[in-house]
Order: sequence, then structure tokens, then C-alpha cells
Amino acid sequence: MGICRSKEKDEVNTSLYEEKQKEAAEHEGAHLPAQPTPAWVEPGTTTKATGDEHAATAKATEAVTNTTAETTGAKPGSAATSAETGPSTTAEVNGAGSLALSGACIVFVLGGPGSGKGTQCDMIVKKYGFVHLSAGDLLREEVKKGTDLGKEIEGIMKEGNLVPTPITVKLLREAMEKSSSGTFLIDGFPREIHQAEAFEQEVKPPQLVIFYDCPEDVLLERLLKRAKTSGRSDDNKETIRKRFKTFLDCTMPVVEHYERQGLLVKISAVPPPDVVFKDTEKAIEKACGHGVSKEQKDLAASYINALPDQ
Ligand SMILES: Nc1ncnc2c1ncn2[C@@H]1O[C@H](COP(=O)(O)OP(=O)(O)O)[C@@H](O)[C@H]1O
Ligand SMILES: Nc1ccn([C@@H]2O[C@H](COP(=O)(O)OP(=O)(O)O)[C@@H](O)[C@H]2O)c(=O)n1
Repeated sequence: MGICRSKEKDEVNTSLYEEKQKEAAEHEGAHLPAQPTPAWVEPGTTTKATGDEHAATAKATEAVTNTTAETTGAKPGSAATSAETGPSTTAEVNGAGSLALSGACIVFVLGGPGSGKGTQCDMIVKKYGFVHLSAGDLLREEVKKGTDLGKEIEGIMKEGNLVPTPITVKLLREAMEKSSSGTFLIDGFPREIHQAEAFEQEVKPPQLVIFYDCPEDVLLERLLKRAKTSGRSDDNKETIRKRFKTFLDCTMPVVEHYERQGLLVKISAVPPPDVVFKDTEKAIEKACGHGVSKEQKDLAASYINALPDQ
């Protein structure tokens, strides 16, 4: 399991992320988001850092948090200012973007690289109007920005390894809070057990976990074909092999975890997309309700938007 990230490694990296925020605040006008302490970290135990380093990290977080609150015009107690008052809790996170998240239907979409997660998510969105958040896409957007953090993420992805949990959870949570929808497809996440734990603590547990099951030889063939047009630096034979290993070592335990909880629906991803979609439809309708249509979701979202600010 050498390549899976441990909780401890991620805690160290949290302070690294905060340092990057500080640099960005100083040099680029503070447009990087604030990084709240992950829910599992007790205050004062974030890293093996010295007292001085703790003080510097706290200062950096405070500086960036204040600027973020100013730029977003966030109200005291809202998600954007929660880092000022300590580790974020579900209540705080839900406090602002709130109504939508507390009643949200969250579906995790898992499967090996190339199993068709993105393809099925596109079809689900078309039929049911879910908001599709791909963890991989959010990370690639960060890479495109060309920041130090983006460069670091790029290096990790090129090796077929996993990006630290606090970064991915934060990107997902922010994207969810920006959305007025109450139904989310979270694609390619959680990739390891403690990503699942962090997300459940900071946002909420999923209603359903879909796992697209596909043998490696089929996955490899699809990915090599996709490589011709995807422009993805990780769609090459060497990185694909590493991604398969990461999937088996780190993500299969997540699949088993949700199977034990009775939340998992395993679907064969080998048939053509429209055949796979028949099973997908059944799973979605059972977990999130029959007759969820895009129109109904849009209507619900418009009611939520019309509510006065708290
Ligand atoms: N059921 C399927 N049968 C054959 N090819 C598929 C199927 N689903 C997806 N593909 C193709 O396989 C490749 C990987 O699919 P994609 O949705 O990008 O996978 P993932 O998001 O899991 O990496 C794409 O080129 C896609 O067109
Ligand atoms: N939760 C996640 C999702 C993706 N990633 C990274 O992003 C890469 C691409 O993931 P993806 O979901 O876009 O693509 P596939 O590997 O499923 O085809 C992974 O190999 C990881 O390096 C991550 O670190 N953590």
C-alpha cells in the first residue's frame, strides 16, 4: 500500500498548502481559497511543525481568510469565514450554501481509470440534471492555472498518485457551495478511505455509490484510444499502469467499505454505454427517487435561490 496517502502525510501537506496560499496572497492578490483545518485534525496537532511554523501557518490562514471574506462579501458565520473560528464542521459548511447541501442527493461514482465514469455521468446529467463534479477535472483546472500548487498537483497526477485529500475535498466542497443544485454526482472520488471520511465529516455521506466494474485489459485499450485525443499527460502506458495499481491498492478498499454499508451498486462497465446506462438509471432512481427530472431539479433550485438570506 506504499502509494496510498496516509492521513499523516496529508496533515503535513495541509501546512504546505497554507504556505502556498500565503505566497499567493502576497504575490497575486490573495485569490486562492482559504484552507480550513481538516475536520480530523485537533487544533495544535496539524503537523510536526515547530511553534514558529504553527504561528506562521495560522497567520497565513488568517490573512488569506480575511481577504477571501472581503472579496466574497461573506457574512460572519458563513462558510467563507469559518476558518476564523476554528475547524470547519458540517453545520458551518452547510450554514451558508446550506439548504441545498443539507437536502442534497450525493452520488459517488467510482471505477477504474477508463471505466466510463465521465461517459455515464454525462448521460445522467442529460437525463436527471445532476451537477457533475469530476475530482480529476477540478484538479486539472488547478493545474491549468499554473500556480505553484497547480505544478505540484501536475507532478502527482503524472505519477498516477493521489493528490492530498484536503486539497481535493476543498475543491469539491467549494464547487458544491457555488451551485444552487441539490443533486451532485461526485466522479472519481473518494479514491481512498480517508477521503471518504473527510468528505462525510465536512459535507455529508452519499446516498449512493456506483461502482463501474471493468477488467484491466479493457480499461487499457480504452485509455490508449482516449489518449489519441484527450491531451492528458497521464494517458500513457506507463502512468496508466501506475493508476491501475493506485486504484487496486487505494480505491478498492473504498468500494468494499461502501459495499459493507449497503450503499454500493456494482455495474458492469463492459457493455456499450447505452446498455451500461440502463443499470445506471435503475440505481439512480432507486436511491434518489423516481421521476427526478431536470425540470423538477431546476424548479427546486429556483425556490432555494428565492429564499431570503439568513
Ligand atoms: N461502455 C463503454 N464501452 C466502450 N467504450 C467506452 C464505454 N464507456 C466509455 N467508453 C470510452 O472509454 C474511454 C474512457 O471513458 P471515460 O468516460 O473517459 O472514463 P473515466 O471517466 O472512467 O476515465 C472514453 O474514450 C470513452 O469514450
Ligand atoms: N480523488 C481524486 C481524483 C483524481 N485524482 C488524480 O487525478 C488523476 C486522474 O483522475 P480522473 O478521475 O480524472 O481519471 P481516471 O484516472 O479515472 O481516468 C488520478 O490518477 C489522480 O492522480 C486524485 O488524486 N484524487
